[in-house]
Amino acid sequence: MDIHVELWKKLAEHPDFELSTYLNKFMSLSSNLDQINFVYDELEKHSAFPQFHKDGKNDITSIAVRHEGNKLYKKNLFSNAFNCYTVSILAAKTKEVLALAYANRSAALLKMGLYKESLTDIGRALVNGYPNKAKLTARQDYCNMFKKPILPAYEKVPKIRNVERHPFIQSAKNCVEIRRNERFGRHVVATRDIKIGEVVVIEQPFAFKLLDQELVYCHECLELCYCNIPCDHCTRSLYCSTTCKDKAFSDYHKYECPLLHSIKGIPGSNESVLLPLKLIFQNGQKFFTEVPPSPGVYRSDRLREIRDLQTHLDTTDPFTVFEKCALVAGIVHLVKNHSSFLESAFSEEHLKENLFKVMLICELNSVEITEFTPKDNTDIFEKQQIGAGLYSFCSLFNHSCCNNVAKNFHGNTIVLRAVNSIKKGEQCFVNYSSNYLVDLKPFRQGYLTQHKFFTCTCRACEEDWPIFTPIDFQANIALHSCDCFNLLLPVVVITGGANVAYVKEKLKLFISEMQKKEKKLPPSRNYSLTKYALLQCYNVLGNKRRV
Ligand SMILES: C[S@@+](CC[C@H](N)C(=O)[O-])C[C@H]1O[C@@H](n2cnc3c(N)ncnc32)[C@H](O)[C@@H]1O
Repeated sequence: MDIHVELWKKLAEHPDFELSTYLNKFMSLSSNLDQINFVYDELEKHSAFPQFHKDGKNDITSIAVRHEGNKLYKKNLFSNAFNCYTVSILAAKTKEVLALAYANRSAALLKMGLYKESLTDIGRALVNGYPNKAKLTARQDYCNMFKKPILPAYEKVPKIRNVERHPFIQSAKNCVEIRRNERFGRHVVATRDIKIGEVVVIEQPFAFKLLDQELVYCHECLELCYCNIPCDHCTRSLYCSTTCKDKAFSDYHKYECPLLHSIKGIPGSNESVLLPLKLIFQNGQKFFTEVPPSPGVYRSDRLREIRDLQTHLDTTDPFTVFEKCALVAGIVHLVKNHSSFLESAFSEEHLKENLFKVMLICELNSVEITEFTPKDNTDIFEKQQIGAGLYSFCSLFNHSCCNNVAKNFHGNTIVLRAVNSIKKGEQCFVNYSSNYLVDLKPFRQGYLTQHKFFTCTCRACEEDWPIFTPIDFQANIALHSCDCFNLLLPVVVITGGANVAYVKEKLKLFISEMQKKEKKLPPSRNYSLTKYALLQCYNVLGNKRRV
């Protein structure tokens, strides 16, 4: 249950309790720190702090989950079995049980056609003393027969050539600039005409966090990896190598490791808590000291830009401020009592103030890191969130439901490309949540008002452009009724296999078709169809599961 709700429940047991009077008293406090301290004291007085749940390796859990995996394996559900075996690896306490979990995962990997990964796990099972060596040697021989070079799961990250680099904006091409006005705040504007398909930004995250339950990406470098190794202490973090595991531990994981198990029970904690906390743990003392004035350059690898990102604290309602303060107080209580972070030079007050600010920054600016993934074991692919990141320059792009720039991820690198022609002087817009092609206006507007605190006035909203669903799109293909049927054939391939080579070959054709169709706005059915297909193409080139 939410921390503030737990507290209100306890307060409401008193017959004289009146929520509005209580909130007025809370809002009359002069600073956010005073407000957090007030809620902290209240949580203490009413024993409403979130519970601490000790995490730890446990062989019984590991064995039970492995058995679950075995049942799925027998039903030929190999990727589901793979998930269970990975959880079993995370939970194993002794070498013997770990060896069994690795051995079983190697069998699932073999069935999934991931022979190289299977060999890696076989090696680990043997090193940890797997009893039936002959069985694993036979599996090894089989894998060696099929082993082939691993194809990357996504297209290489494109590059911005040095001559095209922006002189002042670290991650941008020299075709945009940052402007500011009353209506849009800071925003990004084209300084020359930009063509469809042109890369505008390539940016590394200042910080990112994978979703807690993510099993096939490295939690440190976000590379796709089907033979991850577990953290030595907790049951939540996986790494592609010991190098990544050790780096994560020394940089920040040593502080978050004992807390992850307890924090996962707090609603919405993945982005609202884990990303801000990692940002603070990772930057340590730097976070609490003042930064020198900017030398006029907009950097992606500097804390200053992150600290200057927008928040909407001034327009946030008292309920939400109280909710955030309760969350901060609850998390600080866990950090204080169960992590070594405050044992160094950091004061509790600093942590409270900064966690509050960073939570607000993340809420407004963090970007969902996505991959293109097969839906429910079919070969229809769809975009799915795998984590969240903070990208300081990308955060300056405003939203449109008919965005002219689209984002994609290659590992944790974000790539922004033009998906419409953009004229010199025009604003570049990304899409924060959903676009007019797939979501209805009330849904889009509801999300933006509630979470991003503005009303969208893009053309799609103002002119109420009709929604265009992938189902329509498939029906179109089935009927062979649209004039660009041949052009859309690649999309059949996209939905049935996400073929990188095919998409790359057809991309030019798509772009030229889009150029023709965008001249005829307001959009026709074929315009929407082509734009949808173009967005799907770029999805195919970004993060994608291999199986
Ligand atoms: C991630 S920030 C974008 C950068 C921001 N404009 C700034 O000044 O830092 C998101 C905020 O920008 C503003 N915003 C984004 N898109 C907008 C739009 N289409 N119209 C008006 N305001 C917008 C809203 O205030 C929103 O909460």
